[in-house]
This record gives sequence, C-alpha cells and structure tokens, in this order.
Amino acid sequence: MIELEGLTKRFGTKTAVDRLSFSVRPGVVTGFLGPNGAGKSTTMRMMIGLDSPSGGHVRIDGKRYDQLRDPLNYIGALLEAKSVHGGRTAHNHLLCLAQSNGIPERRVTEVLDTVGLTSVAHKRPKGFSLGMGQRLGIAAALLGDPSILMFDEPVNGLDPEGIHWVRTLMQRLAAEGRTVFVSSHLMSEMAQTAEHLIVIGQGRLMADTSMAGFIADNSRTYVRLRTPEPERARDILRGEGITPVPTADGAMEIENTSAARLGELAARHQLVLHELSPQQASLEEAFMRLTAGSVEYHAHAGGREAERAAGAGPPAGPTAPSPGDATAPPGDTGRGWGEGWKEGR
Ligand SMILES: Nc1ncnc2c1ncn2[C@@H]1O[C@H](COP(=O)(O)OP(=O)(O)OP(=O)(O)O)[C@@H](O)[C@H]1O
Repeated sequence: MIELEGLTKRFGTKTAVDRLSFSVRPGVVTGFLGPNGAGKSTTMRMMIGLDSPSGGHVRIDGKRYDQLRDPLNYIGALLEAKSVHGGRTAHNHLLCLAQSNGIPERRVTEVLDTVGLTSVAHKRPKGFSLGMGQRLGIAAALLGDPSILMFDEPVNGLDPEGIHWVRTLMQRLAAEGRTVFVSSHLMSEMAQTAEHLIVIGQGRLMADTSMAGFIADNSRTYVRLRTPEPERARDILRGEGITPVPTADGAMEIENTSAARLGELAARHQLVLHELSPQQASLEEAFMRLTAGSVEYHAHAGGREAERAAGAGPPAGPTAPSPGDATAPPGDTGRGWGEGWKEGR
C-alpha cells in the first residue's frame, strides 16, 4: 500500500505537486494519468525518496521510504530507463543492485529470464534499443521481489508484443496481491491495463476512482439507433416523450433511455431496426474532458481543435458526442468538467 497525505512539491515559485492525498491499494493495477507537466514524475520521485517533499508525506506500507531497511524488497520502481551504467553488462548492472540491497544472486538470472533478456545478459546496455532498456529497468524493479511496484511510462519504446507483455505482467503482479502503480500516455493501453485510476492536473487530485466509473462519470452515454423508417421512429419516440437527435450518417442518438427500452418499444410497434447500440466515450475522451482546463502546454490549433483544447468537448470519433451537444453532458450544471471530483463526489 502507498499512502500520500498532503504531498506538496515546490520548485521556486512553481508548485509542481499540490497537497496530493490518495492511497494506492494492493491487488489491482492503478493507473496514474495527467497532462504533460501535471506532476506525475515528481510525485513518483517523492514516493521513492528521489525528491524530498516541500510538505506532506508518503508512506510505503506505513513507513517513510528512508525508514525501509532494504527498500528494493518493499518497492521496485522504473522511472528513467536510461539511468543504467553504460559500462557494465546487463547482468552485472543487476548484480551490483542485488549485492547492495541484500538480494540473493539467483534473482538476477530469474528477472533477466522474466523480462526476456537472458540472451543479451552479458552485453552492455549502451547498445540496447529503447525497448530493451525498458525491459532492463523492469528487471531492476522486480529484483527484490517487492510487494509494491511503480512504473513511469513502462511501455515507452516497446513494440506491440512488448506492450502486450507489460500489460500481462502488470496484471499478473496485481493478481499476486501486489500494489502496482503505473503511468502511461497511451490511453487505450491504460484502459486495458488499469482497474483503478488516479488523475491529476496541475499538481492537484482530479479523480480517484475505478476505470469504469471514471469513463461513465466523464462522458456522455447514449444509444445509436438506425432504422429504414426514421419518420415513423421519430413519431413513436416522441409519443413516449423521447427526443432523438439525428446524425449526419442518417442514424439517431438518444440520451437517457436504455437500449433495452428502445428495443422493446421498436418490437411493440414492429419497427425494423438496423442498429441499436449503446455508446460510451473512450478513456481518452473522458480524460480530455476532465483535464481540458488543466492542460499546461497547448499546441496552437484552429477551429474545432482549439475549441476542444479550451474544453468544448472530446475529439471527434465514432463514439464522440455530436458537435451541438459536446458542451452539455447529462446533468450538466454549467460548471467545468471535473468540478464534482474536486468536491470529492
Ligand atoms: N527539477 C525541477 N525544477 C523546476 N521545475 C521542475 C523540476 N522538475 C519538474 N518541474 C516542473 O514541475 C512540473 C511537473 O513536472 P513533472 O515532470 O512531474 O510532470 P509530469 O506529469 O511527469 O509530466 P510529463 O507527462 O510531461 O512527464 C512541470 O511544470 C515541470 O516543469
């Protein structure tokens, strides 16, 4: 278990991490998301004592990092894959780490095997690809067989097979009852890997919730309906007090009514349906809606791109809301996205 309480980091006048409080629990993969510069790396560095907090604290299984006797046996971390001594072989690099942390030598061969680097164990990491460097960093994190693992962008530089391997590894580590905390910019990957999410923006906590809850609470859900009899469908729906919104491709979108109810209604009126599909935004869309106001570095963009960057809604896509509705999620009260989270809803 990792516990943060009021964790704060200031660099001069810049507050990189602002009174963060959350816990990372064992048994599930917890994803850590935030726009560039949100403070993720700084938070992770403070978790393992590489940066000292300006305020608040972090506890690893109830202790401060500097109170852990052999820290690698408690928490393994992949922060910067390039922090490897170029002159030593991969095997010797891990051996040095093992010896200085009271870890048995046999673990070196075990973790090299786990990450698939046995065949290059006696080569120098200097010549490694980015992906091989990531695997070596993951091997180092696993060395002490710790109950807590933390990975900053672990799939950087990995090919699809490598990405799949990292995902499976994280889920296996969590299923073994370990605490797994991982940051990634690859939203589709995160959506498949993490069960729980911590989202920060400008150093502050924006969400601490399940993956499913995060997507549901930060996106518009609706049902797409397509029929060869749109006029009759509209009349039937209006007769039930339901207002469908036509889409450019000839379908219609219906909010606040389940697909089950619509299907039953269609059956009752013998209305032919060619499509009846519940739609939900992707993690990427939900993330962009929540964090739009806290993005530090915007690209210069015109038209809809600029609107989106300013918080007007998620990117267009197969499940994106229609432009006219993009600013009005269900139950919208005119406040910014994420306001509810800030109030702890
Ligand atoms: N050593 C430092 N000195 C001054 N400012 C720093 C330092 N380290 C980080 N910062 C600033 O603190 C903020 C948070 O940076 P951090 O690297 O933690 O963000 P991040 O969420 O990891 O970003 P990214 O996703 O781009 O890696 C940024 O504005 C950054 O410029």
